[in-house]
Amino acid sequence: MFKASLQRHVRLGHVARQFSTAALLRNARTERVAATLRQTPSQPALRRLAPTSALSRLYSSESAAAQANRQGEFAPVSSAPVTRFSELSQLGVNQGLVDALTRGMGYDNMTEVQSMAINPALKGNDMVAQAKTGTGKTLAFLIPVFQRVLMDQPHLANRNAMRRSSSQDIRAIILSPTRELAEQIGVEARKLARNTGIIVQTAVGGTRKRESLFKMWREGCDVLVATPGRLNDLLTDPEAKVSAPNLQAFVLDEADRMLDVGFADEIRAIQDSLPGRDKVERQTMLFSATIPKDVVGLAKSMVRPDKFEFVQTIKADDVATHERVPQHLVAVNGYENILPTILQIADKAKTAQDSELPFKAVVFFSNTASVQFAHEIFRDTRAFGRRQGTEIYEIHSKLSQGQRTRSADNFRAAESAILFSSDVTARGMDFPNVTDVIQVGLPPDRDQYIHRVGRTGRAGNSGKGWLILAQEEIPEARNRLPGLPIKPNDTLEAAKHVVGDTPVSEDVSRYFEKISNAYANLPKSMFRSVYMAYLGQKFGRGFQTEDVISLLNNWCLRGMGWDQVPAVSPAVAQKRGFSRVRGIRLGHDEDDEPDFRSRRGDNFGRNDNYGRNNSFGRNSNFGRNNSFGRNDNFRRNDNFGRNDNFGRNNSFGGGGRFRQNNNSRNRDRPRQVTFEDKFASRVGEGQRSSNNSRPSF
Ligand SMILES: Nc1ncnc2c1ncn2[C@@H]1O[C@H](COP(=O)(O)OP(=O)(O)OP(=O)(O)O)[C@@H](O)[C@H]1O
Repeated sequence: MFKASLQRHVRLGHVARQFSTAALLRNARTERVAATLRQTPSQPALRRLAPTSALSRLYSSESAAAQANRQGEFAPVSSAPVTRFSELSQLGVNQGLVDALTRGMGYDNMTEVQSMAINPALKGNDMVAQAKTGTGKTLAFLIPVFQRVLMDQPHLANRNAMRRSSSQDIRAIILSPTRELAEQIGVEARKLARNTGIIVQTAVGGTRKRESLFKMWREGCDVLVATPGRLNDLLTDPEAKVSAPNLQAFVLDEADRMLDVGFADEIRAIQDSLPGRDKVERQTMLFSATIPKDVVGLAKSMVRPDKFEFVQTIKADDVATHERVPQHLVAVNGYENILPTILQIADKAKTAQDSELPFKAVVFFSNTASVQFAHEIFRDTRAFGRRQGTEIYEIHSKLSQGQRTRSADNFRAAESAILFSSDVTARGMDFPNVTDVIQVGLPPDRDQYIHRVGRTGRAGNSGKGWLILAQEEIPEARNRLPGLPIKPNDTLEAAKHVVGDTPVSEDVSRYFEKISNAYANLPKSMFRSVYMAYLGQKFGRGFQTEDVISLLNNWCLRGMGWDQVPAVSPAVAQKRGFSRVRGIRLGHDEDDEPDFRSRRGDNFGRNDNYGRNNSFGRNSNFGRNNSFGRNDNFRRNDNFGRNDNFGRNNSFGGGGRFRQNNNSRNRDRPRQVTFEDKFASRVGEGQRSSNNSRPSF
């Protein structure tokens, strides 16, 4: 019934918007706007045609997401109490904050999560909120936090507040898992604070502790945005003079990440340093795009059961990614095809006539060595740079914090660029106008895949997701990534080329040649690190050590032209259980690049500016025997050239029947009943159902 009425309203809306967009459609330059409108009912027209209740549903979740404009996802939800930032004044929100939002930041309509979260959070409720990536969760928690600070300290409403803030009386703490994200939230928070006397500080690892302390002592601190390690350090160091005896608000952004084992000890220690909730009533808010079931217990322990809201904009039958971000699975013949395939994606995007925005991509690898390697290879192709119109950057934990910040800032500011990244930017980072997210290899898990894809298609924009996998990795990907709209894409010839065969086109020949030449300029140790990093990854039922060794060995021998594969030390092999795995070479490699190593330090973990002056150790005689068509005898005469039928949509993985209706009884249940109703039974919707469903690739 509801579905039928929804379809009727969509049809009516379609008629209405045909009128309202007719003029736009005549104008080719406004095609982008028109395309958006074609997808999205015009609001006034729908208001006339649709009853309010239907409208509110129509605009929920992904239909709201489709309301693509630069203002956000921005569809008022009529059943929600506030939908525009200007209306916040009526709820008693400080006018300085409202002005900062509407005039300073230029926002008008709230996103769905903002509309649903801000009002209950203003009432002081604890909150767990889940909404898709890029839908404005940051402001959804910042606004209530700031209002709470102002209620508690009304004099801060005045921009020139006379009372000095103190680092020993912090009123709100916001925690983020990564330094870059903490800095980004800090920037957003300062914009919001601009008409008030609220002082926002950031405290992140990797920066000089003393410097940030001096700043905090000098300027004071009302709201602190921090990473857990640094915050814990500050709170437990008596010399730091940082404390929060009157803490009013505590926020965990990317809450599921913050609550997983990696941060558990630090979060516990931080909580121990904060005033007891029986002494100071503080509001706790947890936000994320993903809330897996296994963190529910922990999240529950952090909120007050009697004063708690669960806000959930991802419905039970929704997928957790945006519909406007098509996700392509590119199956490559072997690992040697990966970098040429990325070159082809970049090349195609740069020459595409119809693209609305210049190519701007984040390329994720699951290990740092691969990020460094790919970045170095791409640099060496000389296909990128200012002159070529597309810059390249790298970001990962082996860079100094200064270098990381520079990469992030440069990429943020760039019109067209590629950022080679480890998972340090997977969550929360809001780089504008990212057109493509390319994931190489098996993502660690489904949630990480979702967060990575979420770097594109933000704030109502469109984007593309790419997942590049070797054939052998696909069965495991199906296990890890159920219920996501990933579709096979076999349009990239570079993915299918078999090294040694005649390339199908000059372009393909060019991609492989560029990469092949670049291999020759890199020290072998860089590839050895990649090799070891791949061996250290998480395997699974569908992808085992033998598979990765075979792929790596082929890359090395066939793709790079090495005489033998990297050696694995017997001790390491034994420790990791590889000693008897076929294809492994036990032993030690000669230290063949003394210059390079001495300059870099032997872990080649370039956490410095290790003299990338092109002169390091490039012993040009390895690998580069000019053409990629070498070593015919390594041509895979085995069973893994099967690149033609990977697109067997829907017919595999038959185990899981689509059980998405498991939660349907929860969908229309009135909220605010018991703790369990509000939280445990709802959390994970939009994931739980689809977790059980078949993958689409
Ligand atoms: N109401 C709004 N109207 C227009 N743009 C908005 C609105 N709210 C937020 N934005 C913008 O949308 C972008 C995404 O916001 P934000 O980074 O808060 O998303 P998020 O939901 O926290 O994403 P993630 O899950 O990746 O952390 C930002 O550029 C932000 O400035």
